[in-house]
Amino acid sequence: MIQSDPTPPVPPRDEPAAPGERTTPPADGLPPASTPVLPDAGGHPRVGQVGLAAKLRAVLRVRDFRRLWLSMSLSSFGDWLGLLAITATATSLVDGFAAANFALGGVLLFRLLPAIVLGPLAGAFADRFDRRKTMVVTDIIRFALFASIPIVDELVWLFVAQFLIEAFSLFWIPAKDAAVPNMLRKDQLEPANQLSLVTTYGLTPVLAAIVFAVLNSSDGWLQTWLPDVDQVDVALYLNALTFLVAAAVIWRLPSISGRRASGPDARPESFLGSLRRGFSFAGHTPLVRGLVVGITGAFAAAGVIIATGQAYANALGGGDAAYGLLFGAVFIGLGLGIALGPSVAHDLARERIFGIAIVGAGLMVVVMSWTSTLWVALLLVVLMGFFAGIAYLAGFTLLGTEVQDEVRGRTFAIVQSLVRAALILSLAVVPFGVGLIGRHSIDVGVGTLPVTGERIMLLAAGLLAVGVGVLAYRQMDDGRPVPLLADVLTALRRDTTARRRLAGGGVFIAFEGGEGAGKSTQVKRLQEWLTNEGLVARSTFEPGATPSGAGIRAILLDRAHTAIAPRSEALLYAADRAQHVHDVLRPALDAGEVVITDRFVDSSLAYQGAGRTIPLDDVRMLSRWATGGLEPDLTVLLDLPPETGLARARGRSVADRMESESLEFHQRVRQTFRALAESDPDRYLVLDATSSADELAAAIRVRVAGLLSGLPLQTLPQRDTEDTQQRTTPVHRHPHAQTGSTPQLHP
Ligand SMILES: Nc1ncnc2c1ncn2[C@@H]1O[C@H](COP(=O)(O)OP(=O)(O)O)[C@@H](O)[C@H]1O
Ligand SMILES: Cc1cn([C@H]2C[C@H](O)[C@@H](COP(=O)(O)OP(=O)(O)O)O2)c(=O)[nH]c1=O
Repeated sequence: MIQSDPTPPVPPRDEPAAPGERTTPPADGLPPASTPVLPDAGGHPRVGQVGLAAKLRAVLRVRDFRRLWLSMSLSSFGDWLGLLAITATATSLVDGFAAANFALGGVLLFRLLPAIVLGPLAGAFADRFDRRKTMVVTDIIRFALFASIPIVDELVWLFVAQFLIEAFSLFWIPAKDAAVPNMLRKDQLEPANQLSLVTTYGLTPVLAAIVFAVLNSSDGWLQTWLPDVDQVDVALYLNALTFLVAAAVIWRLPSISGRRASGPDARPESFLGSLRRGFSFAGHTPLVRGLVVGITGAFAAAGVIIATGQAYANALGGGDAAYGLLFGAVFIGLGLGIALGPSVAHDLARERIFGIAIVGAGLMVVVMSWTSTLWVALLLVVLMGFFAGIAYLAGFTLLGTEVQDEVRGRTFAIVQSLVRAALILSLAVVPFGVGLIGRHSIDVGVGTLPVTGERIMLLAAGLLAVGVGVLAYRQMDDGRPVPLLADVLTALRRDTTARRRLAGGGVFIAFEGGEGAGKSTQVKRLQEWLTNEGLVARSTFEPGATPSGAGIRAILLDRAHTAIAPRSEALLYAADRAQHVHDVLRPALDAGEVVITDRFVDSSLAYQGAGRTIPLDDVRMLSRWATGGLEPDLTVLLDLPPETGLARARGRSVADRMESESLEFHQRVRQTFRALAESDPDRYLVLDATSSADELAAAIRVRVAGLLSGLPLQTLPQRDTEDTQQRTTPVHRHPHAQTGSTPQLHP
């Protein structure tokens, strides 16, 4: 995590909600239900499925982000339409092929140039002034500038307007980029970025191209409707209008300003000072330094690929058609990487993915540079795009999640300046390189190897990407103890147990089920068996396993407390759990023990979620926060009709506050436990708890033996310690214990 030294911590992300609208980010994946989660009509559980679509829906349910995204999409559409129209205008304002090309190059150059000088200034601006006002003002100015182009109708003004538009965009972009992370939860930033990138580079350019084509079809509706108006002008006016609409939308989104809305900045820092501090932050924070190096290097390589594309397509013998195909393949790859990357990478650290993906993209380019078959080249280009998409998304998301609000605008701005500088530089230098090297071929015995300028340049670009990828990886990965290959493989296999083991951790088993299902009985038997088998095993329970938790338990189960509100009940269970994780579970797991708990998060989902009908989203979010994301490696669900369980429990003691709930309440609880288990069958062992205690214990032993086999857990040296009193011993390495391979278990 990045601490930008002199600045205070970031305030909570949640902005105040407008009445009647949901602005608090919902937990991803779960239904927005105020109803309990039960299997749907087809018997399929609706819980636990955290697909991309569900994540995107959850992100779009955040009202402010949704509005910002809509206005961004509109501006992006306008921008692409404007780019098409402006290039058309530029080429139509001059005569002759060379002049047209010059005009085109001029337009593009003028779009990239301002960033290099103005970018960092704009970032400091975004961090210093009210972001919402910055965005509204720049949108209105851009509206006026775009509208002025067809009115003035001069090539020189076109260039000047372009330059100015780009300059003002530079103030808008970091303000927007820096504002988005404040609207969403940290874990929602990745899907939000996926959405924005796909919209900006996938949907709106296509839409703009279609609209532009329709506007330009000479016998189209426009001709009959407005015979005197030039179509290109219409595109420019439309574009201008999108900025006006965006300004109006953003004006109504106070959460963009965040705490800056509270008036002029009280910080004594000068503008220059804040600029300097932005650079120093980027230069001295390893993670940001890694990101900056990686992104800049990758874009320099991208510039080389763009500059050599045409020549490379010719070398493949395909000409313009091949160029078109290669171009399309890049976008297909990028789209796939952005859409699928996160689900492929799963819980692999984004800091690691970033460097690895750049290296992957670089390797593809290296191979590509020596390919002479078109379809192989196409495949490699798709793969390159795929890796690049993953890297872009990871990098962008890390900038949002790991950089504090105070310096985020400047950091985004520095990156965008460097990216543009890198692009311009490689676009300018590469053609010379290609010309200097010329075209040769080397005889290598079995055949001739083409050594041409564009191939050498591509090779250099690939090597550059590999180099910056490695460099970025090294910068960002300091101190991670887990070996890379094992990290990647277990992440791809979704193997959480192996992942915890890699980090030197133990195994975590939870027992769940209704009242009187036999949890305590089975927890005790399992712990005794594991201890007899020579492992350090600890049993524990919720609620009330810690000293402060015992107080919470007393409040929760006392029948005299009839007026505990559902939300307060949920918070009390979460508070007990947070203490339990902190005092007992984490330390024991870190010490390599097998930890068995009687009840965990699922109990809250079932009792507070379905039982009390608090939205499951909320309960899950609360639990995730309380546990810091700790999940059992195995959950044993002892499933029993509530009538039976309650009767057993009554035989044991007087009914407590929860046990005294209605039968219907307990039936909802049971259904939810079952739905949770069905949604993730690999992680659950569901047993019919009407079986005898012996049968249940045997089934549990078989499953646990399979789970533990081969893991390096804490073991007892001999059977000297029949220590089944683990529940009360403090967590530390067992005095005689050693970490070794789990002995052969005898279930
Ligand atoms: N498989 C079983 N069949 C019948 N009774 C059982 C079984 N397992 C436990 N019991 C009894 O049921 C009661 C509740 O068991 P317990 O383990 O305390 O359940 P829980 O912890 O789930 O509330 C106890 O009296 C226990 O002896
Ligand atoms: C852990 C947990 C327990 N509970 C309830 C379930 C139980 O009725 C009660 C106490 O749990 P517990 O002591 O396990 O009771 P029993 O062993 O008799 O089942 O707390 C929740 O409602 N939410 C939770 O998150």
